[in-house]
Amino acid sequence: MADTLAGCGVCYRRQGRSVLNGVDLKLCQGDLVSLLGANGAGKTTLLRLLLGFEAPHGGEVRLNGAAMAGQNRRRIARAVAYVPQAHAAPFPYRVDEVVALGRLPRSGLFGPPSQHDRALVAATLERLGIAHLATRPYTALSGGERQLALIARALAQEARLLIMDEPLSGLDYGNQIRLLDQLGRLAADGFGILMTTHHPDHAANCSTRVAVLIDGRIERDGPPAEVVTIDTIHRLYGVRVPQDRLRFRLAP
Ligand SMILES: Nc1ncnc2c1ncn2[C@@H]1O[C@H](COP(=O)(O)OP(=O)(O)OP(=O)(O)O)[C@@H](O)[C@H]1O
Repeated sequence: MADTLAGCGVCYRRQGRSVLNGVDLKLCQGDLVSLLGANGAGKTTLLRLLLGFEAPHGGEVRLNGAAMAGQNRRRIARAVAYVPQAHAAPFPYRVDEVVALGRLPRSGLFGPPSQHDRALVAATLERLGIAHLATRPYTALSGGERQLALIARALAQEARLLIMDEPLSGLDYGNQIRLLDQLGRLAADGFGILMTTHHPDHAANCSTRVAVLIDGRIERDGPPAEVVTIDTIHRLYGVRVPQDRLRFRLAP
């Protein structure tokens, strides 16, 4: 059965202030959903609720049709993986060791990785084109390489739904494009990806859907060509961008 994750009327407050006010958002396998929202709109908060890291104050998060609240943490991790931004790790673990951490919800905390775990880690690094980095210290990688290693860790978890908080942040243009291509391939292979981004152009070019978070609600959710418009960008960021800049055309 295909995995699905859904926020249904999700509400969340911080210090008495409403951050999310009835968010409806669904992620299915094969989706590549870009979540747009201004700074402070509540994107990270929403991701944390969808991951079950915190409980909503109203509404609910449903995983495969059942309320996530009360579901076993390891069971959730087998369906949904979090890919954080690529920060430096405090210890210089090897890349294959970092990726092997993704096996914990499957194999448990105790004992070394099994032969199956090691084979899966190697295959995952191969799939993402970073097999040559396997024995390098994670701390010695570039930002783009680190982001790929963290995606590899999520894939090693064998979850089919991936939640990514600003995966393009801090990457140079080439790595942004490479990463977006990789995410597109993963979605085509049946992974469901929800990512936040501050780049409407990337959202427009690579996503199967774009969702727009404004005033604590998903104000638009649909195909990029319908959602990423001058009006949406004005609503989101308070700027009017000329039409010709919105088509994201590049000179040959
Ligand atoms: N630890 C915290 N304590 C108090 N308020 C917080 C905390 N984290 C976030 N907030 C507030 O909650 C609101 C939503 O924050 P959130 O980080 O979810 O927004 P965001 O859309 O991810 O922002 P950005 O694009 O700037 O990363 C903001 O007003 C923020 O100031």
